[in-house]
Amino acid sequence: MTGRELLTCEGVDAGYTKGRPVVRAFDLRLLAGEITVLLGPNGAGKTTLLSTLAGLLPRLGGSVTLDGRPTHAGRAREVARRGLVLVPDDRALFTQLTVRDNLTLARRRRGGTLEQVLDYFPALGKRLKVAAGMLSGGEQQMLALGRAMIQNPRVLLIDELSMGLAPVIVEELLPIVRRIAEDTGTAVVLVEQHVRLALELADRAVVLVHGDTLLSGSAASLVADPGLLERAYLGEPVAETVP
Ligand SMILES: Nc1ncnc2c1ncn2[C@@H]1O[C@H](COP(=O)(O)OP(=O)(O)OP(=O)(O)O)[C@@H](O)[C@H]1O
Repeated sequence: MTGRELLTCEGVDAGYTKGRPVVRAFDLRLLAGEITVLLGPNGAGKTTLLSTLAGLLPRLGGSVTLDGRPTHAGRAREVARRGLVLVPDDRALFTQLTVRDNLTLARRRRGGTLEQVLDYFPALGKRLKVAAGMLSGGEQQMLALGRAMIQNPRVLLIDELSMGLAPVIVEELLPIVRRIAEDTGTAVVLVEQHVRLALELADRAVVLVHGDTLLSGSAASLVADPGLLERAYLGEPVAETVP
């Protein structure tokens, strides 16, 4: 289910103060069913960028098009209604509510079903009556992803899926993200610190350093030339676009 361009960013500036963008001139073209991993050192601007795309921060410049139609800056509800869903790094669960309630509250008209979510995350099936705050870190991340899934996203932005999780759990969760993208045609932007795992999973990669895109290209070319990624992380000059 790939092909259609679902998210286009052109010259996006993101940040907290007008005239002082933290991320500058960000470009992205994201196709249905495709996963782009957004890499970069701490403080590069990855969370700021995702929050801006989700409309939680006012965009400071540039344009964002969602499934062919422009989005208005800073309109989180409108963007969510049109199918762009953010899984934030703190997961933002209702910790006092049960797993079932977290999922059903997120569900919207023409959204997914509980059964569809449990098909991807069967472990949640045994925990439906448990308060979200009592789940393990891995289960909480499954719930956060499940809550995004039940909204039937066209574009899914996942910030630091692996935050606080053991690598073995991350290795379990990442292939599920791939399956979701392939089965449903959802386009995914994934911020991930486990660079190797993320590159193995993703189709494309973008490296942000101090708010500038230093490198973008196919994940396969970055896997094939690890030195390229290292030089970009260190802020050394590299060809900005690789095949
Ligand atoms: N609420 C805020 N107000 C002002 N500046 C902020 C705010 N949040 C983050 N910043 C600044 O924006 C820059 C980018 O931060 P951001 O959290 O987007 O980076 P990141 O790439 O997601 O980092 P990490 O990998 O550590 O999560 C940093 O210089 C940070 O200090």
